[in-house]
Amino acid sequence: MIIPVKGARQASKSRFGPGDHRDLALAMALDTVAAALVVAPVVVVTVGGAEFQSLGARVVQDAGLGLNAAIQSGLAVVDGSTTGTVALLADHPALQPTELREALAAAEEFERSMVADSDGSGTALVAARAGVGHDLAFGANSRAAHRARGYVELDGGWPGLRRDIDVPDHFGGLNLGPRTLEFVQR
Ligand SMILES: Nc1nc2c(ncn2[C@@H]2O[C@H](COP(=O)(O)OP(=O)(O)OP(=O)(O)O)[C@@H](O)[C@H]2O)c(=O)[nH]1
Ligand SMILES: C=C(OP(=O)(O)O)C(=O)O
Repeated sequence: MIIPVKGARQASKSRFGPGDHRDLALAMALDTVAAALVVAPVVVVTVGGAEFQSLGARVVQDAGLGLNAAIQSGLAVVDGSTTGTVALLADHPALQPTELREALAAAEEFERSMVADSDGSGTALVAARAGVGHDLAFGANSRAAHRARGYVELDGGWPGLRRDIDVPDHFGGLNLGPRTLEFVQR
């Protein structure tokens, strides 16, 4: 599974308002990666990334060409010919291994599939079957863009998987990972 994480110098979370949100962005990414590692091997594409290596992820350096290019560079180091490939965004710190397992099992039915985010316009995860390539469109309105590119929507509940944290209000009612929870409780 490929998880792109903006490097510490780039991490913004600008929708949280003024201030430095880099530590929060890192806490959320570490929680997302830790939950994903329970289910499958993870390649993190970022700048630096020793923290992710310590968790057990493989790290690929981000060449600075944007989100979709970062995910592609992660896909380039995994063999997608015998097992399917998955890309998951890193701001999903309430992700539960059980829901990720369910989503990956559901994805096996389709050549390309996706999980929309809880706001309804974005994408939490895309998956492609073994031997099937991706046509990535993460960014504004990525849900519609991925659908147009043949990604079939998976319809499980999966609140932790779907919830990308863009603003502080998004933390409410979630079973957050420990690093993010510590942050929120400060
Ligand atoms: N490696 C890598 N990851 C990225 C890049 N852009 C976004 N991401 C990751 O993709 C996820 C979604 O990012 P966004 O919500 O678009 O950006 P953000 O900085 O987290 O938040 P905003 O400033 O509010 O847009 C986050 O986990 C980011 O770390 C990129 O260029 N490279
Ligand atoms: C980049 C995306 O996420 P966000 O909504 O967090 O910007 C996306 O959903 O494609």
